[in-house]
Amino acid sequence: MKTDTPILVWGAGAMGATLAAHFLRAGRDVLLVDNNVSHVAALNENGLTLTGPIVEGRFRVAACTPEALTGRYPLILLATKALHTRTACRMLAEHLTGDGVVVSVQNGLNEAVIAEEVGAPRTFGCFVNFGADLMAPGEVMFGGWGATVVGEIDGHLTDRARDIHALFTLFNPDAALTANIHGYLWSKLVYGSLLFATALTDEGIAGVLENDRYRPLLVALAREVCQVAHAHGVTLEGFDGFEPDAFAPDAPLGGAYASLDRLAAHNRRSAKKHAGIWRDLSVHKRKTEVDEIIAPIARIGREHGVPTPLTDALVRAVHAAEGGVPLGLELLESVRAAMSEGAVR
Ligand SMILES: NC(=O)C1=CN([C@@H]2O[C@H](COP(=O)(O)OP(=O)(O)OC[C@H]3O[C@@H](n4cnc5c(N)ncnc54)[C@H](OP(=O)(O)O)[C@@H]3O)[C@@H](O)[C@H]2O)C=CC1
Ligand SMILES: CC(C)(CO)C(=O)C(=O)O
Repeated sequence: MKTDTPILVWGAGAMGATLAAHFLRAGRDVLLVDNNVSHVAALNENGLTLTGPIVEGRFRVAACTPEALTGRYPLILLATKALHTRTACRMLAEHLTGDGVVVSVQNGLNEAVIAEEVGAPRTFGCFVNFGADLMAPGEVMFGGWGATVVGEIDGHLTDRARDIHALFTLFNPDAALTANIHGYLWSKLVYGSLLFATALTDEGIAGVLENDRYRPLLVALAREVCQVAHAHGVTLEGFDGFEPDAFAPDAPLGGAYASLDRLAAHNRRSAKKHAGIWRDLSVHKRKTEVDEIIAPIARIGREHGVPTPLTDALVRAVHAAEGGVPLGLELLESVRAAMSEGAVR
């Protein structure tokens, strides 16, 4: 892949726009595609404004809606929410070259859906843990760094993987290339289950991770998701304070709490204080990605005979919040109630 290969960013929200700004700054040719008409208009009229502690600036960008897009592109970064992955893939397929590739810059197991839509050879994996929020049309707050890892979904270290890795180092010089992208994506599911739990309250990510009353629940939830991952044959990977071994069923509780401390410290360093899920529930009052990110953990658990009572309770609580039940510790308490006596020692 040449360095003048144009990059199509499909979904120009928090993640897509943050990456686009860095690629533009590095001199790359980027086109943003988004179905939010007012956001597209603002991007074209005023440029992309990045705020926050890391980059303050305005970037001249070209943006369009999917309907206005013409042409075919060899590299598409897909950065919609997971609940829009399939729809977006059906829209972008006609714009992807035959030997092109879609890189999922998302949370969840989107690669399976993308592969169904555009074929496994045109699907590439990516794990992102930096924090950003779309604040207003044309304006994104880039709140904090986080691990960035890319890799082929079959684990091969191809020339294409090296090229995409080189591209991502333009955003984060510490971006890594892995032969185990599924390990990272599943580790984000474990951490993601904790993020969904924090989003049931208004306390912020770090506040909940540090809350002694809820730590036993968070550890039990993380252990549950880790068990599903192991049963599914996934080797989990550590990142940004998340240590998979600390959440093994018989690992000492102290190690799990130390990992929660590191995750909380990581989030305290970021200007993004709440998970994207919290913004969906509290700010946008819209459906979250729970059915695409958390519910599949329980389904895969059932396939392997691993019970997931806490994951199930988490899905129910998020559905309740989506249905209008106010956020608060009472909602998190409903998940805690699903813990069995002595679940975490
Ligand atoms: N924000 C963060 O800090 C992090 C997010 N993630 C993950 O990254 C992914 C993207 O999240 P984020 O950037 O926050 O989401 P945003 O909502 O900020 O951005 C997604 C954008 O995609 C647009 N969109 C939706 N459907 C389509 C479509 N079919 N075609 C084109 N554009 C579409 C949305 O428009 P509209 O709103 O009108 O639907 C929105 O502007 C998610 O999976 C998230 O979990 C991962 C790590 C951190
Ligand atoms: C909190 C964050 C940025 C991960 O650190 C995230 O993944 C989200 O908001 O969904």
